[in-house]
Amino acid sequence: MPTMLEVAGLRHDYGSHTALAELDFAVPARELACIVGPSGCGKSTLLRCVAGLLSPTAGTVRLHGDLVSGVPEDLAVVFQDYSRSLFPWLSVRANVEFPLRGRGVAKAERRERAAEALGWVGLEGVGSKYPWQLSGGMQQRVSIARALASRPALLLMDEPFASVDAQTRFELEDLLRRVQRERGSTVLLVTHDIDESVYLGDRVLVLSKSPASIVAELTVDLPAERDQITTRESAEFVRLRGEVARLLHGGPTDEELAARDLAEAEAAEREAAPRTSTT
Ligand SMILES: Nc1ncnc2c1ncn2[C@@H]1O[C@H](COP(=O)(O)OP(=O)(O)OP(=O)(O)O)[C@@H](O)[C@H]1O
Repeated sequence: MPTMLEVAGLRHDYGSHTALAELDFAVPARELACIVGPSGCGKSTLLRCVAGLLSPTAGTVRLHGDLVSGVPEDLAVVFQDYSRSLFPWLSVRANVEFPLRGRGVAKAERRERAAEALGWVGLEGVGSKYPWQLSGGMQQRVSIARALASRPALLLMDEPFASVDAQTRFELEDLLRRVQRERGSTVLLVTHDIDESVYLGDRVLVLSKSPASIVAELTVDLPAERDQITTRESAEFVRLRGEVARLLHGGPTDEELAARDLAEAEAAEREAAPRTSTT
């Protein structure tokens, strides 16, 4: 797959405080990459640099090869706080159409694309309602539809499910994976939830404490079709969430545990071997 997002040597300083230190990573087209990191490590700073809202102190961000130096037209963002990102005085349909209107898309096409995007997230028939008439989970689905209606090259998601209850969160996670795969979208999603990063991601990028650097990039070798119960019970899921937790909280990594197991096995073997007499 061609590279959709390339971050090279990215550093961001707020005055004398370094928030991001030399970040390098790439996201191929059609991948759902999750970034997980401890609180305050620099996740929002990273997203703002990728979205062109903050200029890097050093390094570059490229979207499909083009240097990002302002907010790219073909980038959409979904934030945690849906109640502040949707306009309460506009209908659901008008909210979804809003960015398209700003880009000069003709009315008939706006209508068609909004209806299509609402269909992708299972909200056919609610276009004439207002956001405040919908549940929190449904409002966040409207935000996702609005982001997808503009057919972005890259969808950035900043803790998108952190403000909904656990049951709704599971539903939204499944919805995101389904829509991302059906639409072939490229997604970079930031979360502080280890389980969510493993459940959703094709890959998990683990950030260090502030100043943020990438401590590991883990490929999530789980089946593409995931299920909230069986996937979370699977041995690979449990192994990966343990690995991410150790990387975040400073315990031994899988490699260190394997080296420790090997050393213990070798010691046991030496112990069990028949001793040769030296006298
Ligand atoms: N505008 C700013 N001026 C100065 N320092 C800032 C500014 N914004 C963030 N910081 C600092 O930069 C570091 C990274 O902040 P950032 O908000 O990017 O982290 P985060 O991982 O998104 O945090 P959280 O987990 O709380 O969402 C923190 O130490 C923060 O205090």
